[in-house]
Amino acid sequence: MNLTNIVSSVQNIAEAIASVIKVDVTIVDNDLNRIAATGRYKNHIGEKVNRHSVFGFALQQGESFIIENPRNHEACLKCEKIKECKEYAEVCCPIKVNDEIIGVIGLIAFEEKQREAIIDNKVNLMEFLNRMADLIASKLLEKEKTYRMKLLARELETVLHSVDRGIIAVNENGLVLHYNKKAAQLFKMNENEVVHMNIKQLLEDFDLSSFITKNIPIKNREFSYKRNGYYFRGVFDANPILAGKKNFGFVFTFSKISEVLSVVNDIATRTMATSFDHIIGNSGCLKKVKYAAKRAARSTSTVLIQGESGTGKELFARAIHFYSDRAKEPFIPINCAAIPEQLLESELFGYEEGAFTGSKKGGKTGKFELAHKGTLFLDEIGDMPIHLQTKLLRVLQEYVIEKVGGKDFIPIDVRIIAATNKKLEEQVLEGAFREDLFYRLNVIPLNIPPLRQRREDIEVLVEYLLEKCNRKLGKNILKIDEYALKILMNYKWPGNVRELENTIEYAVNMCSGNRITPQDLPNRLRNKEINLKEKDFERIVPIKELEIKEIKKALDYFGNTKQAITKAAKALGMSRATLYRKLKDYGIKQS
Ligand SMILES: Nc1ncnc2c1ncn2[C@@H]1O[C@H](COP(=O)(O)OP(=O)(O)OP(=O)(O)O)[C@@H](O)[C@H]1O
Repeated sequence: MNLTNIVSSVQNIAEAIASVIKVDVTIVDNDLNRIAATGRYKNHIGEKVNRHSVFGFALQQGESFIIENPRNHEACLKCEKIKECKEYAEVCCPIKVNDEIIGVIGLIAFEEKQREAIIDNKVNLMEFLNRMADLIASKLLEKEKTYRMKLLARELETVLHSVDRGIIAVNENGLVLHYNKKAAQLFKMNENEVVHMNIKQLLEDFDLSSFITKNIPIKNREFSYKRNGYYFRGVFDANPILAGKKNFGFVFTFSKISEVLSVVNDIATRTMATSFDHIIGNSGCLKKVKYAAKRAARSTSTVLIQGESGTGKELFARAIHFYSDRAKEPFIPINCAAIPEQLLESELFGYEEGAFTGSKKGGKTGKFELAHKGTLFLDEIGDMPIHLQTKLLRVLQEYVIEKVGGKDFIPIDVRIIAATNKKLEEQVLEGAFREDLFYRLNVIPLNIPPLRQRREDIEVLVEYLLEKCNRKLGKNILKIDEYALKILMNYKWPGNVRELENTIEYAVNMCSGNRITPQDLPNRLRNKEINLKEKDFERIVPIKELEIKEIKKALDYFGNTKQAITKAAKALGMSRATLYRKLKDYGIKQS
């Protein structure tokens, strides 16, 4: 606290005192600078008073006192100017703010008459001076308070403008009180326009009056904004400005949906990014699909991934997205089979506020819009109802979407990857899937082979999944023993890699040592092996039965293509013609 901040007020007070008491007045600050003075010392304003003067003494004492006998009073004894001193009397009164001494008021008598006046009115004079000291202190406090208020306002203004969301505060009638630069940018307005606005002009569908009485905050409400050909979709929060129980308005914070999504996507991309290196397997057939998928990633054409459940269709879709130019944009998956038919349409296309009873206030953004500039993964496309297939076909042809209950077409730039574990061609023949849509989706077809047709991948997958499970469960299982691996190699894996993944997780949980043994595997796998062994040792098996078993095993292993028949025949040690004959004789059907 510094008296120099209120110099002119202090000088006014000094002159007022001098005119009432008729003696000279000097006021010093706590650094002994003469801040104000009247009479003989007026020309010395701004100079320093000596440290051992009565002012220095008063600053140390912190109490008021009167010197009736200058030069003999203890306050004068150390004064450097004691010899030149012409004073008849002196009164000192410290100025205090919250117990801190910030200066001293001094009255100086240069004549006997003035001295007598001081001594005669001692008590009243001290009272008067103390009040003057309080007056100076309160002036200083007031000045400090105003300064702090200004600083606070500047700080809040800086905070307001530094926030990366649009902020608008309105009164209880919706009139704009404050706003930040981001808000003006967001709504493409200049400052004059914003200050004269009512929130209704920005949020047409929002009824402020119904919220004013409720005093509850509003969270993540969607809205759309249109003005002079400028359009965006956004979300806002609104918090009531409460003083006691009364609501004086709301503070709105706005963001564009695209900005919110890009933040979410940034985080998701960092944690969920999938590369082709995450697709494990060295079999020729898997390598082939990986190669085709990498090429597909370089294009924006629609991809249709077919394969049994758990073969890694979604993994492939993610790898394609993150290998493409769209890697930094969102990857939005939606499972068409998991969402009830009535909801699927609004999940995909979104809806406008009031589109149907029970619809969310502010409407809803659909997956197509969320995936803008990125990739939309339509899983289980075979389960999409026919009327939505028609709508999807229109999107793929025109690249615009229409929200449920909406009036406008919203342009979208989305790459579609669809997947199914159903035989889509058969569905087309049965009339359950639109032929034209099938061809639109099937621009780049990818077929992921089931695990039983690429058993050579099992060993590397087990190693990879073991490591993954160790990390997940905080374990340190080093490997799988030879016999347990044999059991895994012989199993049919109807659930493909997902089933293998679950099996390894089960085994890691069961394993008490540092290697997985057959005992750690689920019963369904072990029983098969035991049954097999028992059968092998308990009875003599007819050659025909053995032949049928081995032929079926070979077909399962190599698949049912022409090449596979050649490979199976070679593995069985017979010609292709013999194999075909045996298939016919034993009535074995290729799957
Ligand atoms: N080649 C692979 N390498 C590593 N992990 C794989 C591989 N294939 C599949 N997985 C894993 O198996 C699990 C199932 O894969 P994903 O969900 O991609 O299969 P899907 O074919 O889409 O299944 P569904 O048809 O049931 O949706 C996932 O955890 C995935 O990471």
